[in-house]
Amino acid sequence: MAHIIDGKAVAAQVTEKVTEAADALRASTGVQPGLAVVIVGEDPASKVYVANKGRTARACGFLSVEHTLPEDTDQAALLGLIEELNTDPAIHGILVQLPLPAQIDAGAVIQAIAPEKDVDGFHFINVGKLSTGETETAFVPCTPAGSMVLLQTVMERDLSGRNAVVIGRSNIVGKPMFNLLLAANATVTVAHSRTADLPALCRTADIVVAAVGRPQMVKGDWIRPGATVIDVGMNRIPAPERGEGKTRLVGDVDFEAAEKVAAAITPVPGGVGPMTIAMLMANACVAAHRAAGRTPPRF
Ligand SMILES: NC(=O)C1=CN([C@@H]2O[C@H](COP(=O)(O)OP(=O)(O)OC[C@H]3O[C@@H](n4cnc5c(N)ncnc54)[C@H](OP(=O)(O)O)[C@@H]3O)[C@@H](O)[C@H]2O)C=CC1
Ligand SMILES: Nc1nc(=O)c2c([nH]1)NC[C@@H]1CN(c3ccc(C(=O)N[C@@H](CCC(=O)O)C(=O)O)cc3)C=[N+]21
Repeated sequence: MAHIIDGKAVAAQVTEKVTEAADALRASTGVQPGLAVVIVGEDPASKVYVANKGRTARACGFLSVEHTLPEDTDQAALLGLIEELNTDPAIHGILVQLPLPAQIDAGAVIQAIAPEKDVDGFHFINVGKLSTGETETAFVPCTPAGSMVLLQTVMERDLSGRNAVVIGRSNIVGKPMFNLLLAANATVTVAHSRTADLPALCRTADIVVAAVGRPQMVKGDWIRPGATVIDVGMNRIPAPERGEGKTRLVGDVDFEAAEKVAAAITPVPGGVGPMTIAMLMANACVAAHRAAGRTPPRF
């Protein structure tokens, strides 16, 4: 039976530290960290995440601003809002909820965010800093950053020489996760939809990070006994046992089976999801420190 990594508890520790740092910053400089979240359209799942982010930001003592734009918003209008937020001295972090509707060029929108306010860590400047090892000044994407913190709760800082397999190569999760594991001296393989014999590859891994977007795809017999499993997946599947039309949230890993084999595993919900929000708060707090000319704390 694996140790179940409690993402909610670790996230609460991070947000507590962020709250203290935000209080101290405000007391010494008058600067209150400000986070703006922009959402285009009415996707209900996105709205839940955005509401969670707003609630946590307020609990940390931040100014939290939400901009909900209509589904048919055009590129120019969104870029206009970003320009306003870029120059607004009360805002230190900007997050544009992805995915964006098809009429909008998401890449152009991300590159329009001022790198020093890019708390998602998606701007080329921050991507480049992470991949070249400038981690002191980079904003690291929140989901991989949170996944690393969870890994370190069970493997301490001893990832050195371990074999890690990251399933998924997105710019948001898979690639930054690769960079973070590599920087921690793991030997990292990134798998994707064209990978040959993924089950066999996974069995070589001391650490499996699943970021695929396919419910319960990673089976128990893909996991090497004693491995650590980080399940990034967030999939809503029908749950008729909970009543007609009900759904439940599952990861990319068959938790029931993997939990019998792994040494440690993150649950869904209650694993990587809460950590993503906590790391967003940490990044926004760091951005506010820099804007106020103060050395940011480490979270
Ligand atoms: N916890 C959190 O806070 C967050 C959770 N998520 C969740 O993480 C998951 C991944 O998100 P994201 O990275 O944005 O997703 P993407 O859809 O951008 O990327 C998915 C990746 O998985 C690969 N893939 C798809 N099918 C297979 C397969 N059968 N075998 C092997 N690899 C496969 C794709 O390969 P290819 O490149 O070849 O197409 C791609 O690289 C989703 O469930 C998402 O909801 C995402 C962000 C935050
Ligand atoms: N620019 C941008 N940045 C993101 O970081 C970003 C994004 N766009 N688009 C969508 C994905 C997804 N994401 C999640 C954050 C928190 C939970 C979360 O808190 N999950 C809870 C449960 C939520 C529930 O019950 O629905 C948990 O796992 O315990 C989930 C998913 C951030 N994303």
